[in-house]
Amino acid sequence: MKHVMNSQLSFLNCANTCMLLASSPVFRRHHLLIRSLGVGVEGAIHHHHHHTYSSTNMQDLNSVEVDAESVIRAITPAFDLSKHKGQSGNIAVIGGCREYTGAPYFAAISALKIGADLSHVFCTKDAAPVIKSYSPELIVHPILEESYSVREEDKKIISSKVLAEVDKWIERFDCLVIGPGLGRDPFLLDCVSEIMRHARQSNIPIVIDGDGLFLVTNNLDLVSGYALAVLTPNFNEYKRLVQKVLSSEVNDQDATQQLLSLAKQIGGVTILKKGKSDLISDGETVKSVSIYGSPRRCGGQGDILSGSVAVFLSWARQLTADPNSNLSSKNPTVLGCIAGSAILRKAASLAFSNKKRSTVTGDIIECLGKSVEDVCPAA
Ligand SMILES: NC(=O)C1=CN([C@@H]2O[C@H](COP(=O)(O)OP(=O)(O)OC[C@H]3O[C@@H](n4cnc5c(N)ncnc54)[C@H](O)[C@@H]3O)[C@@H](O)[C@H]2O)[C@@H](O)CC1
Ligand SMILES: Nc1ncnc2c1ncn2[C@@H]1O[C@H](COP(=O)(O)OP(=O)(O)OP(=O)(O)O)[C@@H](O)[C@H]1O
Ligand SMILES: [Mg+2]
Repeated sequence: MKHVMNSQLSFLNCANTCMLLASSPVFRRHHLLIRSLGVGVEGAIHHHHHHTYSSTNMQDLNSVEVDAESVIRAITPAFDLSKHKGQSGNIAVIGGCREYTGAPYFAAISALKIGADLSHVFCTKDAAPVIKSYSPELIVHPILEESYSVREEDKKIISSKVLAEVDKWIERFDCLVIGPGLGRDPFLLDCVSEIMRHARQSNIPIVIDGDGLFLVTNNLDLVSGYALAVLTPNFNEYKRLVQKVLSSEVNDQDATQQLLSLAKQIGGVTILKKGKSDLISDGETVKSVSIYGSPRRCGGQGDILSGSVAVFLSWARQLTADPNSNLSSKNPTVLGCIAGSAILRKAASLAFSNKKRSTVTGDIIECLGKSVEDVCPAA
């Protein structure tokens, strides 16, 4: 993606642009991309000036509703025949245990349906055949272990084996999603802590969700100071984070300020606080996504979100890593959260209009493609 951007960028700048190409879809898409990069993200961040402080305004004081659709158009890569498999994203979900097998599937399949080329799941031996049975699209590695299947004297050797297995793959991934359906087994979580340390050493972005947040809330050093860590807490998980980090209770009156302090206190991480509006902060600013989603609160929607954020974060990072790009000053983790939140909410809204009260996560996953297409049509 990067080299394509450079060559096309220089091509775009040359005076004698061949008009013949101007009609080509790739060129048109690229022209749109350049325009949206220029105006899109800057212009997309509208600042709300609150003149009257009613209770609701107080709640989102200083939070900035972003034009999420412009962000999506700016970071979604154009189709390009010169790309090979894997270049549009290679994601790995670390989760799935005896108790939960749905969550890792939801996160991993959502990454593919948003547009990643490859999606892996690292789970326990018990969970693997179950997740494999859901879909041949996913590459499922049965390598994690829970305490009940490991003898005390074997724990050391097993955990180093688990780590060696994951290390074989980890460098290939553009982003990890740690936590969907992970469960809370102490031995399993110790192995996952080591995996996180290795990922961090290799500068691989990590989206932490579900029981991954349970782990991180009790071991904040795993993420503090790591700018490529994204936490996606739901109502319960956010409450526990605030209690642990700020030694206080969730304050709805000033949600924006509290989120800013939480992200600052942990240090450098990006937090996506899920709720009626999704609030996003990297400790510098706070953005909000309030696109109407659905009133249905079925389990699994947060798993879709974590997989989607992973893909958009990887795409945004390809752009922000490019000094010529207008996005180089933007935090790719924040852009990824904005895009992931907006697409999930649009898909949930589409699914709810079809299925109403019976809407389940699978219905929302089936709407992901249309949600992306509505915002950013494939060339
Ligand atoms: N179909 C599936 O397989 C699904 C699996 N899921 C997985 O289920 C697991 C739990 O997710 P939930 O959204 O239910 O988790 P929550 O944290 O929302 O709640 C789980 C329950 O455990 C309690 N709890 C959680 N952390 C605690 C702590 N540190 N101390 C005391 N009590 C605590 C909560 O109060 C709640 O009663 C996650 O790994 C998640 O990914 C969910 O994503 C839903 C779908
Ligand atoms: N009260 C709400 N109103 C509108 N949308 C909401 C509301 N709460 C959450 N959402 C949306 O639903 C998405 C999932 O949030 P939720 O709190 O269900 O995550 P979760 O509990 O982690 O889900 P999961 O069951 O997958 O673990 C959020 O990204 C948000 O956009
Ligand atoms: Mg969750």
